[in-house]
Amino acid sequence: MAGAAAEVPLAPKAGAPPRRLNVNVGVLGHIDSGKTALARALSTIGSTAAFDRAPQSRARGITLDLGFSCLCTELPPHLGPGPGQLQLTLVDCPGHASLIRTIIGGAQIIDLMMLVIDVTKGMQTQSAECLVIGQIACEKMIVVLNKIDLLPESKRQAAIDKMTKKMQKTLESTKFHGCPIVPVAAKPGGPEAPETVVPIGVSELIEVLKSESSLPKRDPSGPFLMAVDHCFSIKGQGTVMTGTILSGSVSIGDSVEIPALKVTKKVKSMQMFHTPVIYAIQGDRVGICVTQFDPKLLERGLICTPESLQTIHAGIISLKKIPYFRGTLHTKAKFHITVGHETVMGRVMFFSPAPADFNNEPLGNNFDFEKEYLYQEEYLCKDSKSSEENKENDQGDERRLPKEQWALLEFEKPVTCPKLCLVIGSKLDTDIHANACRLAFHGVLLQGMEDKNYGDTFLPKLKVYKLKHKEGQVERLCDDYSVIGRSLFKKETNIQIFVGLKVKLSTGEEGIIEGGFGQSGKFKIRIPDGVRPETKALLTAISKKKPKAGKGDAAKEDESNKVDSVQPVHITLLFKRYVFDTQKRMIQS
Ligand SMILES: Nc1nc2c(ncn2[C@@H]2O[C@H](COP(=O)(O)OP(=O)(O)OP(=O)(O)O)[C@@H](O)[C@H]2O)c(=O)[nH]1
Ligand SMILES: [Mg+2]
Repeated sequence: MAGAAAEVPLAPKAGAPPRRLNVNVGVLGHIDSGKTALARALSTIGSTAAFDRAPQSRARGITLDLGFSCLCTELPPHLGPGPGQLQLTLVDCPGHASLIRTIIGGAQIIDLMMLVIDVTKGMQTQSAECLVIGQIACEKMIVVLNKIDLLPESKRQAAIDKMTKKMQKTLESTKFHGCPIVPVAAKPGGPEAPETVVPIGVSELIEVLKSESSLPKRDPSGPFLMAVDHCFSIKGQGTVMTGTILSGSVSIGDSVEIPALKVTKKVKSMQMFHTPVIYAIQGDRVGICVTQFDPKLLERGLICTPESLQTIHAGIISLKKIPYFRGTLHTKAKFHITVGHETVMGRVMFFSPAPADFNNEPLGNNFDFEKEYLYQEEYLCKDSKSSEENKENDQGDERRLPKEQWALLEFEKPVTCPKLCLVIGSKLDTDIHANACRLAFHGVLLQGMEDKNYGDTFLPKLKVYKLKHKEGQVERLCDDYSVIGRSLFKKETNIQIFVGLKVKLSTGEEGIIEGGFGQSGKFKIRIPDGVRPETKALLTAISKKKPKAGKGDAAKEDESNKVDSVQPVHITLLFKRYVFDTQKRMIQS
C-alpha cells in the first residue's frame, strides 16, 4: 500500500508511550446515509486505511471495506485522572447490504456505535439491521441524523424534532432507549460541494462522543488475539499487519501465529497511530511489523498467540432468535453463519432442555453433556408451532418456553475462531430489496468440534433425543392375560425390534409387546396383571359390533348403533430415541 511507509515503525523508542486512551467508534448505517462523509468530517488524522482509498470503492462511490481513521481530543475528566489524550478510532463500516459480513466483523471491535440516519429518509432496511447488530455486539450508541442541510431552513428544526421523536420511539424497546440523538450535516451541499465546506453540528457531536466514551475493557491476561484489517509490506523491514487487539497483549519479540497461513512470526516492531510502542493490549489499534511474508495472502483475518485458536467443523451454541427476523428457524435449514470473524454456510439442528428442565436457569457459557436434551423441529418461540413433544409444556393457550435453547451447527468448511465467540446466523440470500431483516439468530459458541470425524467421535456424547409416540388399537381379547393389537405398526415393520417394550391401554392396563401376530402388522400384548373385567366387557361389545352387520336388517342396525357409541381401546407406545445413537436404541423410562 503506497503512502503507508511513513507510518511504519523503524525502531521502537524506549520508554512508555504517552497516555492515550483508545476508544473504537463504529460508524454504521444504511447505504449512502453519509457514514464516510461523517468519518471524514470527524477525523483529524487519517490512518492507513481510511476514506474509501481503495480505487474500486472510489470508482463506485461506496465503501467496500472497513475504513479506519482517528480523532484525538483531550481526555474528558470522567476518563481521568490527569492529562492525556482520548483517541477515537472511527471504524467506517460499509452500508451496502451485500457487505453485512464485514459489518458484523466491524461491530465486534467497537466500544461505541454511531448509527447514521439520513434525516430525510429515517430508518431504512440496513439501519434496522445495524441496530440489530448493535444490540448484539455493542454496549452504547449515538444516533446521528445526517444531511440536515437538505431540510429547508424554515422547517429544519421542526423536521429534526419530528425525526428525533420518531427515533426515540423506535429505540424505546431496545437496549439503546434514551441514547443521544445528534443532528449534523457531514457534507452540506452533497458531492458537488467543495472539499472546504464546513460541516454543521460536528463539534457538538464530538462533545457527545467524548461524554459517551467510557473506559473500554482492557485486560492484558489471556491469549493474544487481534483482528487484522490491513496488511502491507515494507521493503527491507518486513510485513505490517494493522488491526485491533481483541484480547490479551503483545510485546516486541513475541511470537504470533497467523492461523490462515499456518505460520508463526516474530514481532519486530509496533506502532500505534504514528508512535512506536513496545507493548499493546486489548482495545489498542496497532500496526505490527513481522518478518517478511506476502501481504496478499492475508487481507483480513486473525493473528494470535500460537495455538490459541481452534479450527472447527461443527459446534454447539446457545442462541436466541432475532425478533425482527420474519419466518421460523427450522432444523436442517442452512444459514450463513458468522463465527467470530469468519462467515461460512452451515446447517443447524435446534434443541431445548428436556421438559422437566424447562424452567432451569441458563447455565451461562457452559454446556452440560450429562443432561438430556429434547430435539426440536424448529426453534421454540411464541409463534412456532407446537409439536407433540412440547405439548406437555403448553398450558392451554399459554406456552411455556425454555429459558435457554441450543443448536448444533455443522459447517460446510472449517472455521478458525476463539473460544466462546459470537455467532450470528443470517439468510443473506434473501433479496436485499425485500425490506426484511436478514439476521436470524445470535449466540455464543460453547463447544467446538475440531475432529473432522466429529459425527463418530463427538456427537454420540450429545444426548439429544426425540420422543416417539405411536398409537394403535386393541383388536380383540386373546385370553385373560393377553390381547391382540393393530394399527400401531405398518405391515412391513419388523415387530421383532419392539418386543419387550411397554405399552399402555386407554383402559389403564400396562402391557408388554410379546411378538407379531399374523402377517398384517398385528401383534400380541401380554398384560401381566391380567385384563380387567370392564375391559373384557368392552372388547366383547366392540367385537360384536364389527363383524358383518347385515344389510337392511333393522334389528341388527339398532344393535350396531348402540355399539357405535362404544369407544375402541387404544394402545400407546412411548419411547425415546437419541438422535446420535448409532444403534438407534429405543429407551423407555
Ligand atoms: N447534502 C448532503 N449530502 C451528504 C451529506 N453527507 C454525505 N452526503 C452525500 O451523500 C452521499 C453518500 O455519502 P457517503 O459518505 O459516501 O455515504 P456512506 O454512508 O459512507 O455510503 P456507503 O459507505 O456506500 O454505505 C455522497 O454523495 C455525499 O456527498 C450531508 O450532510 N449533506
Ligand atoms: Mg461509506
